Amino acid sequence: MKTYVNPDKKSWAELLKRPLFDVSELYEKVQNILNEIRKNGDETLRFYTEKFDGVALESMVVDKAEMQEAESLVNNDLKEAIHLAAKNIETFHSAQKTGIKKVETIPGVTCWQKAVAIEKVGLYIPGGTAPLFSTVLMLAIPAQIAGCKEIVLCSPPNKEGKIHPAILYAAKVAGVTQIYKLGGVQAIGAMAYGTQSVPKVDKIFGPGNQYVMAAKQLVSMNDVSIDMPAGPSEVLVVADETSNPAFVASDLLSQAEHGADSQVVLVADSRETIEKIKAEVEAQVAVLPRKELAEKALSHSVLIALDDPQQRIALINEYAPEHLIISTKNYRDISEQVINAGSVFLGEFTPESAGDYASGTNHTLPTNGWARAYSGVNLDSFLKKITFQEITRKGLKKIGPAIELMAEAEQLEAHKNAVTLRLREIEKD
Ligand SMILES: NC(=O)c1ccc[n+]([C@@H]2O[C@H](COP(=O)([O-])OP(=O)(O)OC[C@H]3O[C@@H](n4cnc5c(N)ncnc54)[C@H](O)[C@@H]3O)[C@@H](O)[C@H]2O)c1
Ligand SMILES: N[C@H](CO)Cc1c[nH]c[nH+]1
Ligand SMILES: [Zn+2]
Repeated sequence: MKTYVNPDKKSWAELLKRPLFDVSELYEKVQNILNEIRKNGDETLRFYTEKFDGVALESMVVDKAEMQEAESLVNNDLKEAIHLAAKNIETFHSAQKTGIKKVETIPGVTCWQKAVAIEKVGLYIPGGTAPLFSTVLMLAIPAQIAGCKEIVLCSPPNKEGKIHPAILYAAKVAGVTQIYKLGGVQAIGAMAYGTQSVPKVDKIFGPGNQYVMAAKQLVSMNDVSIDMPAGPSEVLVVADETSNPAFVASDLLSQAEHGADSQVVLVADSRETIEKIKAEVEAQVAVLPRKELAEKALSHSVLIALDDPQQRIALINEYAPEHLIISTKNYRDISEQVINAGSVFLGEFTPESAGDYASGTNHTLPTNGWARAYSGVNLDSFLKKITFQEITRKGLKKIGPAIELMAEAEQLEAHKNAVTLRLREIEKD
């Protein structure tokens, strides 16, 4: 962790660079696997599942017996926690529903917009280093509220050919319709193209490692839509002399433990604040089970002290963090000036973990600065907005001449005719 005190604004972009990994061969490798899946379907899925996940699967479909077994393996306390989280996620996402509002733009011209669910969605749930069953809730619950008919889930199998029971239990709670034991490129390719066993979907959601992300980007060029460009987890915490150093350190580490490629940034009012928090980070990381991963993430993370409060806000907006925690006395004032962030956590009793699991907001968020242009997953991610319009004779009489003129100016005679023929008919009345 490097500390910088009042670094010049011109140097911020360099200091805040996200960790970069060599991906020169990644896309070619992933494209080759995708091509094979498109050509040979299930046979290729089986081959790569054996190669990368180390298991020869008889069937990649999770059946009823496996769902029942999973249910018996999840303890009651965890089930209750999953239900509490599910309820809050459902409450928050249901409130995002909007009704149909008919608008008469000019007398006789009525326009409206209707939200219609994407019929078939595919959810990828990472399973490599941690069984992220919370992500099942974050994706499947809004899909169900939206009314998606098919909610397909893929997650990598372990060496025994099983998916973690909590992932299966969360899938049941959240209304997933089909589950397949597929990880990485295999999962994304199967859902993008469809195979003998796996249905093709219209949109793929969910995080994953570099293979998953590359596969999502490649299939999104021609074959299927995707939620957003997403990458390794990140958090930016804003602290001052009133912040609790132990709380802030725990927040930084909660994202650092996700992976070596995670990035955590601390923006503080002074070097003294930074030193107190740094000491806490060092003490807390030493006893974490995922110490190694967290330490790797910390090695490319930065601690920045800025005297000027306006500069602190400018830095937040320049970095555009996936998660922003404002743990200062004036957190409300700062929050009003945030224009680039995925999800914001206010005050010292609002840890980022709350949004990861149970407060109700979605944890699938734009990383790598994409928060400048993208929202996190929400109800709208599972909907299309179809526009409708109905025009009366009186309405067409009003707007028809303008349409004719515009079509003529664009040299599109057939467009003009579609109006002219009708106006002639109206003139006969
Ligand atoms: N919910 C979130 O938003 C969230 C939370 C935490 C972590 N993440 C990210 O999710 C990712 C999880 O990664 P993970 O690896 O643990 O699980 P994963 O499920 O994303 O990837 C596992 C799969 O990777 C494939 N794979 C492994 N080695 C390969 C190789 N050499 N070539 C081709 N494919 C290979 C295998 O098919 C395997 O099934 C992390 O990168 C992390 O940053 C996201
Ligand atoms: N913080 C992650 C998104 O960046 C989501 C997550 C899942 N489980 C725990 N955390
Ligand atoms: Zn997390």
